[in-house]
Amino acid sequence: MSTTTKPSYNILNFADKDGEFRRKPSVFRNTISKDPDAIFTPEKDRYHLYIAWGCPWAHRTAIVRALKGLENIIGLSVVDYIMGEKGWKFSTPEETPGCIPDTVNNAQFLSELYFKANPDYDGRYTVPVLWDKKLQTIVNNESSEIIRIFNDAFDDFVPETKGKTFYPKQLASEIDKINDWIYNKINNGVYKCGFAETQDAYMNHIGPLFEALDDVEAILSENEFLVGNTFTEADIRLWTTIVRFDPVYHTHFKTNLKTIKHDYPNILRWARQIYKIPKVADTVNMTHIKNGYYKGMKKINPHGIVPVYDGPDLNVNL
Ligand SMILES: N[C@@H](CCC(=O)N[C@@H](CS)C(=O)NCC(=O)O)C(=O)O
Repeated sequence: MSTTTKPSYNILNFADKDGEFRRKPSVFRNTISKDPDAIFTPEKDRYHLYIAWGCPWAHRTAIVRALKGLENIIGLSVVDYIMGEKGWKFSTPEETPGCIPDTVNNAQFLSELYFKANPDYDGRYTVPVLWDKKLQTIVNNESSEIIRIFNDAFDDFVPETKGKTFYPKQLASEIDKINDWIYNKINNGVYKCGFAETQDAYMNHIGPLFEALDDVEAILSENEFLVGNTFTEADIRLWTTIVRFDPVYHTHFKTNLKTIKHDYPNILRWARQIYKIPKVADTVNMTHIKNGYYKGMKKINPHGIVPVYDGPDLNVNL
């Protein structure tokens, strides 16, 4: 069935005809709530998260799952770091250390989940995916929404983290505001540079990217964290991009005007501080990150050679 179904687009192509990369909106956008008429309600062991360690969007969900102590509430599968012609594929940890096969759907490829959820699906087969084992469908495949779900939906099952929030009400509008420009210019900005297929498309986004990084540097020179001197989802969302910046984006995506290590001391301090938060370091798999980009994106790096540098050491005492 699903593994032989072909999408209407070339899976390994990212840019549009004009050379610009435009990310398609995620399709599955449900939430999980205690509302009496909600379809998806909070339950222990009902939901399963599919990620790639290399993916910055999926990485956000892995961090919030860990920080909210949801490891025994929501299961985890990790795809292989190489995304091939059939999309993300599952491997055993013996084949590729760090992978966790799909014991829920026994899928070989992530695409199978998308077709199970919707046989007519013709979008991209992206991670992360939050799967409902009960209704056999995808709840949500948008990282920014999955982290909001994890932030409070399962609080009744984990008393130790109940009420711990990365989206405090009093900071919500400020968080939304900063997320918006950081997403457009930095999180997605690196992809707009890296997936560009014309010089113009690349030039359109490289300036705004570094202006935004300069703005972040200025904020962090006066504040411990991005918003309200509190560790929030805005930090988590930016952090997964920063961790990849020097070892991957600077080289692979040609975002090489500056580096975090040499040009952004406050971003580096902040990145190290977050790395030190218990459980965060366990979510960083630099082998998957580097291989995923350098070996997985042959269009950009045809020989699949992986540069040696792992980025600045984040594991330092501050
Ligand atoms: N908007 C999505 C983006 C997720 C996304 O693009 N994931 C990439 C990996 S970094 C992916 O799975 N790409 C596969 C594809 O586009 O075919 C989110 O934030 O959850």
